[in-house]
Amino acid sequence: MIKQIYPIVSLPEANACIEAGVTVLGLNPVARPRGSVGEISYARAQQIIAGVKDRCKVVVIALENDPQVILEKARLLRPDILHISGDRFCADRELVATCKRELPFMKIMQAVQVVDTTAIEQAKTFGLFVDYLILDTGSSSDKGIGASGRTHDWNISRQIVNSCGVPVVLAGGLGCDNVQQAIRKVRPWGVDSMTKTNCPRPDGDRAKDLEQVRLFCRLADRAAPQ
Ligand SMILES: O=C(O)c1ccccc1NCC(=O)[C@H](O)[C@H](O)COP(=O)(O)O
Repeated sequence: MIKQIYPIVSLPEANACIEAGVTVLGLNPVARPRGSVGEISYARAQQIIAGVKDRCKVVVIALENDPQVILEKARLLRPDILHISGDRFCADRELVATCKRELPFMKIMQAVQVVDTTAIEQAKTFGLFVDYLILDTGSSSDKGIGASGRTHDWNISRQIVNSCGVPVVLAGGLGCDNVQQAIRKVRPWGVDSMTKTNCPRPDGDRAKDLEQVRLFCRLADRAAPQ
C-alpha cells in the first residue's frame, strides 16, 4: 500500500517520515509565496529530494494554473511524481507529452475533486493519458482540490477505482480514525493524509505528528488487501 504524506518541509522531517513508514513524501515547493500549506523554496525541495534519493519516492504538487510554471517546476526539481492540482488547470495531453519526452521517469498524477458522480467520467478521461489519479475533496469551488481535511463520497471513489484504468490514491480527510474503513470501502492503490497527521507548533506553524504518521502507515498496511 502506498502511503503518501503531505507536506514535508525539511530533510530531518523527511527522514523521520521514512522511518515511520511513509512511501511517498509530498512537497509543496513554490517559486514565490502563495499562502498555501507547507510551502518550501525550490532550493529546500532540491535538498530534500537529493537527501532521500533511492530511499523514498517524492511527489511535488503543482497548485499553479499556468502550464509553463508547472513545467519549469518539474524540469528544475525532477520529482518521481508530479501532482497536478490547480483549481483552473488540469493535465492535458500536451503537457503529459512534453513531460514524457523531457522527463520520462516522472509519473503524472492528476487530482480529481469528487463532488458528485460527474467525477467518474472526468476520472475516466484523465485515465486515458495520466499515470495516476488522486481523488480528493476540495474545500469549495474557488479554494482548490485538496487540503480540506474532509472526506467525500467513497461510493463514488470506489466506482472510479473500478473504472478509470490507472492506479488511484485516495485523499481527503484521512487519518488514523478512518484510513482502514476507507481502504476496505474504496480499495485504492494508495492513501494520502495531510490535516489529520499534522500537529500545531507553538510558533503557530505546523509539523508532521510522527506518532500519527507511524500509526496511519501501520493501519493502512494492515487494511491493505494481501
Ligand atoms: O491542496 C492543497 O492546497 C495542498 C497544499 C499543500 C500540500 C498539499 C496540498 N494538497 C494535496 C494533498 O494531496 C493533500 O494531502 C490532500 O488534499 C489531503 O488533505 P487532507 O484532507 O487535509 O488530509
